[in-house]
Amino acid sequence: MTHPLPTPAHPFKIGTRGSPLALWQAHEVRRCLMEAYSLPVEAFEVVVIKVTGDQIQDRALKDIGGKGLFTREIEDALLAGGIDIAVHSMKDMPTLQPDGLWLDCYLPRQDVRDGFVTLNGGGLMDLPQGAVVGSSSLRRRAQLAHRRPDLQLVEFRGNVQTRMKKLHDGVAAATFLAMAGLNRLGMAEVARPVEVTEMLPAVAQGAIGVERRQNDPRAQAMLDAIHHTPTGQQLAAERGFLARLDGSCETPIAGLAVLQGDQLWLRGEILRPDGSQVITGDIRGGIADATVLGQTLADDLLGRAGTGFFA
Ligand SMILES: NCc1[nH]cc(CCC(=O)O)c1CC(=O)O
Repeated sequence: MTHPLPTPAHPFKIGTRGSPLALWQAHEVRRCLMEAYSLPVEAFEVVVIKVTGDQIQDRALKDIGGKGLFTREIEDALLAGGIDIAVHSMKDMPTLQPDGLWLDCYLPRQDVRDGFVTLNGGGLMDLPQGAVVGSSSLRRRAQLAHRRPDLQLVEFRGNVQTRMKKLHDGVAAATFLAMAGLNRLGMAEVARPVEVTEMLPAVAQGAIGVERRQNDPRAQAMLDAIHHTPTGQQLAAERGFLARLDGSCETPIAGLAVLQGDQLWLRGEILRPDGSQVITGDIRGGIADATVLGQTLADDLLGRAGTGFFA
């Protein structure tokens, strides 16, 4: 590396939200960097940034500012130089980053599946008629309404611990949590993994991304050493798909890319929020065209949906 490595006197500052999951992810990035550059833990400082979204638990995400809500304040700290890099769950990231920031470093992706969480360990089809399920995810709500229109949905926010408490308090009989997050927290046993053929996950689910300033060559060199190229290729396709849809409609979206040699297979899905209609499509192509593949699939779904779908 041609740039001076961080030292305990001049530590590399890793910015993150303060939830247990976010902290785990920041520590994982730190571990990868320590290993890549044989650095001691003291050469890093994990900087916790309070974000507004974490303080608001009682309203749906889409009503309080959407995806950017959890990331904007961290990105402001990055732009201001208070931190050197920012660690994110890629699922929560908008497809466009603010001017001056770059998001092109991903750790190896983990379990992409959703987990179905009940206190008795049952599956979705075991829920009694009319049972209450907690979820604030537009996608999961729509997918659930499609499969089980009889169920009642209630908003459910907060971190894993908060949501488990709500189940114990009887607020709902079941909820969904991403297996990746549960695995990271050592809590996978509370959930039954839902296969992706039954419930297509959110774009970028299970992937951790690291953002940096565009004009910071040292951060770039540090992150180049830990970037996982196959995950980057999968996410290019999925985020290409999402970018095209985000710009043109506000509807529940799911998407998953899988690598097969130098080929990418991408499945995408858009739903009406009440689950009354689902449009699914697949596309296959070379990894060099990942972003275009995603855009092409999005255009295909949009064309098949027609204007009535979004009414
Ligand atoms: N929207 C919150 C969020 N963002 C990322 C994860 C899980 C970890 C991941 O997908 O990488 C979660 C919680 C959940 O959906 O259960």
